[in-house]
Amino acid sequence: MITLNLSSDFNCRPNLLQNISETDNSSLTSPIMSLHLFSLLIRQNRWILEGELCNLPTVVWRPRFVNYCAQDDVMCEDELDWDDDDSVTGWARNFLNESRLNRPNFQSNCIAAEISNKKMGSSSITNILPRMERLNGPYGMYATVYGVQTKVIHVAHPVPARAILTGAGVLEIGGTGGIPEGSFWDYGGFPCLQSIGRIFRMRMTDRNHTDAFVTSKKMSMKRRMSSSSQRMLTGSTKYPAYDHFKNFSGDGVFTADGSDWKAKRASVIHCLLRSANMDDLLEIEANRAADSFVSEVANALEIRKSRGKDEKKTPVLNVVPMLQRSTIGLIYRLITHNNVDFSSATTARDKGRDCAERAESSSLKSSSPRSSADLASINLEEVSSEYSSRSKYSEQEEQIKSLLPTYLQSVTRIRMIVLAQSRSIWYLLPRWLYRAFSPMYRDEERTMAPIRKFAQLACENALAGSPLALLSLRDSHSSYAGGRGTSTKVSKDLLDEAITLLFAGQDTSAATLSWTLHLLSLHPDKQERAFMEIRSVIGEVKTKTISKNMISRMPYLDAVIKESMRLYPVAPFIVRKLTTEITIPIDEEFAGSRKDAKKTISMPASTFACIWIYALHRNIKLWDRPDEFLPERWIDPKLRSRDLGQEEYGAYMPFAIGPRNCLGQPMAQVILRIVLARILSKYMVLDPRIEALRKVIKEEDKVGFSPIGLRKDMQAGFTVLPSNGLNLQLMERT
Ligand code: HEM
Repeated sequence: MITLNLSSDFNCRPNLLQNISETDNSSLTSPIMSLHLFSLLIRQNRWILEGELCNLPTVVWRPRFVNYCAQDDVMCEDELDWDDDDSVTGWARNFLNESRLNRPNFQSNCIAAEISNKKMGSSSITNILPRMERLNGPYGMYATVYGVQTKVIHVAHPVPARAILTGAGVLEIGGTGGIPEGSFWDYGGFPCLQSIGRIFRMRMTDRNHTDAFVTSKKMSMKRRMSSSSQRMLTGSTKYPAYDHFKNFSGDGVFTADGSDWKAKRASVIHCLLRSANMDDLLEIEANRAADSFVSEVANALEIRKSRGKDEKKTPVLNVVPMLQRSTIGLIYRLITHNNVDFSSATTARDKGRDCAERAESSSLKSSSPRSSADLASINLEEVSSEYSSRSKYSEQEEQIKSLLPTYLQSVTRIRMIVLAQSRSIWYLLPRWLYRAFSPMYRDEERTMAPIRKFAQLACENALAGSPLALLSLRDSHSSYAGGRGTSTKVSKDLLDEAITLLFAGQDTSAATLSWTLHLLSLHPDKQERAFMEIRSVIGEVKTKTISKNMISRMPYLDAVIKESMRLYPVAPFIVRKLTTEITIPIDEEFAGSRKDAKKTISMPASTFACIWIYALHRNIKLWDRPDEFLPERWIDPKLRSRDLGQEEYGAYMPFAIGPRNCLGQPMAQVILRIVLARILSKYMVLDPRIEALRKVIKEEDKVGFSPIGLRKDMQAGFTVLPSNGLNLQLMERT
């Protein structure tokens, strides 16, 4: 039996693990908290009776009340006034003084600063790595006990990660020896299953699988797995680990489960990725997104000029909202074929213009993706009815454009609310209690209103032949049930899918581009190399459209994006619930030379597994110089050979792996490369803090100076953006 010291943080199993716990300032006085405490105690004792949780060091991790509304709002600019030289110099002096405290270890100090616990929200993400290293369980895993029902395993190693995400090893049990046609693997796009099956001598029992698919009454028949082979093939499920997303993305493909998910995923892949001319559209729209970014910059400069700012100085601009506007335009047009330009520049120009005139010009002048690509698949009646209702369309376009700023603020915020919810006491309680009593729920509802409205307009505006219109015709997306926020025209399923796709396509791309620009601005030499490569492929013309063929000839640009996604995977962790017990061999290093050492480790069914993609990507055992931004590691054979992570399947997974990996990955790969190449060919991006530091820095400091200390903290949401935006100088290339 164990003793809990209630006056301190929860620590348990002192025989098993180092003294580790999360500390926070929340009190334990509320009745709900006491209940929780009680449940923890029961659970705690049960663990002892049951024995070790999968031989892992076990920690009781107290859920936090997270202040998700912290000042940490990405739409805000830093408080620093970049036009005021004194304030900038003051910041630089302060930064240096703080960093100098521990000289001569200036560099390591900077690294420590990056993973420090400065902000409560981001600490949960940035602090996980050192915690895992300290615990050093088998494969660097450790277990957590949340409450009566919940046990959690934290994973930052490819072996358990791929076992959990892909159900690898299944072939040995099923003995099918190949990928069954139409199975999960078909949809997951999961390669080399066989070799992985061979690598793990893994036992997966079918025990408890039904338990894992226990569903709500409403969906039970739909969700239940349709065949036993499918059950066997799934080592894990999102249900119910993603239930706190349900208010946001409903039953869209991201949150759906079982056969409902399977049907939806197949439909989305069919309508989105395999729709006619998607390849051409992607190229066109990625270039348009880059054009939109350029016009955002021009617009910001114009505004600055009109405010009488010093024209000689290169202005500092927060590029995050600009990238968000560019990427939402891209994904919106791709899924609706509705030709709306969301950049702030056009919105400003549009103001004051007559609505009818705007309707005329947008329909006639536009290089609508639909006109360039999809006309063949649309019948003439539809085309003429579309043109006769031109003014109606433009009204809706107007509506959606004016909703855009609120929509972007809301999606940025909902990321934080959803994460905060999963780390709060509400996560452990029934959903009805959360809905009835939580102020967080009311906030969530307020935040969701513009998101639902935006998605609904997208569904209504979707032109025939577009992915959303095609989806609306499919059985998988025709349910009108539970219609909060839905119109009579738009099914609940379609609305959920539109919310999912708009978010998944926009937020992740904008965040990845932001992190990449951030890293390049801190490493001008690497930026220059990327620029030279782009220039050599596209030639001198700066605004030239960039094609897929061109980016395939840019290996360094490819390496830059891979490296940026390694350091800042925008989904820093993902969660699954194990549907079966999974057993993997214990790594030799952990087992040591003890004769009685166990040879395997079992992760029991029903356990929640938190796969830390962020920590996997920076695991010192997998990556040489893991915290450094080294795009060269992906192309230089010498550097490559030092990274075990490049060989090991599951060590690098910015898009996740397995049947529930990112279905938009092929699109994202093209979007990121084209937009980035276009931006870098037009601008040199500089972090203004470097110049400010250069002015005050002393010679002796330069020796140990590392840009790592200037890296931005991560704003904690279920996806991560640079906190407080990203202020950069964009100097036009000559
Ligand atoms: C840089 C770009 C992107 C990154 C890094 C990314 C990353 C991811 C990750 C890690 C997951 C797994 C999430 C989880 O299991 O919790 C995921 C799922 C998903 N992504 Fe992406 N994504 C990106 C772009 C896109 C795009 C452009 C789309 C589509 C328009 C998209 C649609 C989806 C969908 C629908 C899922 C859920 C799939 C399922 O559960 O079956 N993503 N993405």
